[in-house]
Amino acid sequence: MNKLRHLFNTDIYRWLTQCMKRKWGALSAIILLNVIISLSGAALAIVSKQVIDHAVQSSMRLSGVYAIAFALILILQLGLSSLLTLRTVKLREAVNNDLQRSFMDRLYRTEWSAAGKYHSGDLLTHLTSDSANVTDGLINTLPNIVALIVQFAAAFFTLLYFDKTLALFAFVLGPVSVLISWYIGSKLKKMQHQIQAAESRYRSLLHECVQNLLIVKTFENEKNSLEKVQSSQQDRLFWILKRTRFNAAADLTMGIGYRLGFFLAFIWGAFRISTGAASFGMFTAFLQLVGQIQGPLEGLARTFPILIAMVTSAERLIVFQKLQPEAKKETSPAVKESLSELRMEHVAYSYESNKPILTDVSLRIQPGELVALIGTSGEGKTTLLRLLLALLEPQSGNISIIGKDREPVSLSADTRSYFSYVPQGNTLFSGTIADNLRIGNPAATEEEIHAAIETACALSFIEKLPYGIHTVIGEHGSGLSEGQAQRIAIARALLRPAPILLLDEATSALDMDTEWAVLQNIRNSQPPRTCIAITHRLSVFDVCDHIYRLSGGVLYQEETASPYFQKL
Ligand SMILES: Nc1ncnc2c1ncn2[C@@H]1O[C@H](COP(=O)(O)OP(=O)(O)OP(=O)(O)O)[C@@H](O)[C@H]1O
Repeated sequence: MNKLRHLFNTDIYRWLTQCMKRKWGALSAIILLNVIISLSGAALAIVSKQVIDHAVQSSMRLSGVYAIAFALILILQLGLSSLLTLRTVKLREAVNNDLQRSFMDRLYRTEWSAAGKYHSGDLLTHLTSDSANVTDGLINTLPNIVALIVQFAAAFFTLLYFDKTLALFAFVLGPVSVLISWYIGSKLKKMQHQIQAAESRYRSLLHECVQNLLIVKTFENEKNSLEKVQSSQQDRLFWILKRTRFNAAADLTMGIGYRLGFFLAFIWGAFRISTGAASFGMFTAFLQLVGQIQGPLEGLARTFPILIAMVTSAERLIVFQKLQPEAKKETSPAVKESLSELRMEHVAYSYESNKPILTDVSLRIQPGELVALIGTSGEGKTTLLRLLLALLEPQSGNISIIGKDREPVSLSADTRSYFSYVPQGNTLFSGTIADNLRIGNPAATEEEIHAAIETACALSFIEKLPYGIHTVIGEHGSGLSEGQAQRIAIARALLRPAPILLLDEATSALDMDTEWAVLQNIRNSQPPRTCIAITHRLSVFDVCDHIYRLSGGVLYQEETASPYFQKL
């Protein structure tokens, strides 16, 4: 019962119906084409009987007319099959693209911490393999099932007209086949979940190996890495072979049954000819019809694994869709123009319940201030920026932006528009430097781009590049030095029309003079920007208005004359 409820999980069918929204017309056309092609099979059997029977009776003219009809049906079948292929590919791509776009949209709208629990390889498996399984099930298999049922019914009724005994035999064969297929399907479903999980593990590993190519090579870790790939391949292969063996055994059992059925029908037909109860034409038609009854039954059994893969993948995609979306609160756009303070009050946050990271963080920053945030590694500086960006939500305390009207606005995904962020590490996309800069502001003018790269001290090296800002850079800014990539990332953030700039060790690869110059430029930029810069460098402190040190989950304001700095 539980199994049945699982296979008939209404959530899945509601979700699948949603996937086909506004595409039912196209799917119906495909089903109709499939049905016509199926019916033409029965028509072909009837016409072939007439061709042979009239030929045996030497009535060549009539036999010729039926032969032409026979040829026309064949041509029609060919034409409709081509049309069907075209329509199917078009609809399959449309559904797959919609599924992938909606997955990406969901990924962007899901809470960052929830989506972050998925490995990027697993997310890619959801995007590619799971989407493809769902699309295949919907576009190829559903019309196929309708067509097979129609083909079975048409062949059955034609056979009933020609030979009641055999039709009855086929009638019994149908439900028996469906029951066997159902049993096979319920077993397959469990295996399919394991296969998709193994597929995800495998893709995640490949993804990491490719991404960390440099580490693998420089640590001479190729052998170890290949062994890991091989072990993951074996894990995946184990499940694939298990499913294949099961399918092959099921195919073999059903195949033997069907072939035995065909053989018996053949003998029965021959016997009917010998007793004069059937003509040669009828014998030919009869054999075709037996094939057309068995074909759909075998076909239905084969579509079961595809349907199971569709349901399994749909379940995986639904689990992802049920992740907590980000809470969006409407804020008044006027606040953005009239920012008067950024305030954190007794903020506490921990990723895991027994491991507090921030325990009591309070901070007030006025517009235009440049604030340095320091602290030993792992204290929670990046976590603090993530809280400001509302990627994480404080477990207690409050973070707000205060407008000129003194009305505080609590942080949410909506207030992210107040911030511009330069994260740690290389976060450039492949494409031109200009493409990367325009991520900060797609509508930025040439003058604005020029001003941003000048502020980020990137003008001098960009001017020396063969195509300036139109120079193409590779993945993660390959082709640029780390310090150059950092300056482009800063310029990208400066282009974003947001009043608060968050720099997470964004100048760590720059020499001291350039770092100092970049921060000084930011400080002098117009309109003035509020800036929080995480840094480990003493040299930049004299550019900053305030220095805050994070220690033991608490934020302390520091003076450069304090004992902390004397020790450095
Ligand atoms: N996604 C996460 N899940 C669980 N723990 C995390 C996560 N991200 C960070 N942490 C933990 O939170 C603590 C603070 O990390 P965070 O990156 O904020 O430190 P940090 O001060 O910026 O360090 P660094 O100076 O090295 O960049 C660390 O102990 C880290 O292990």
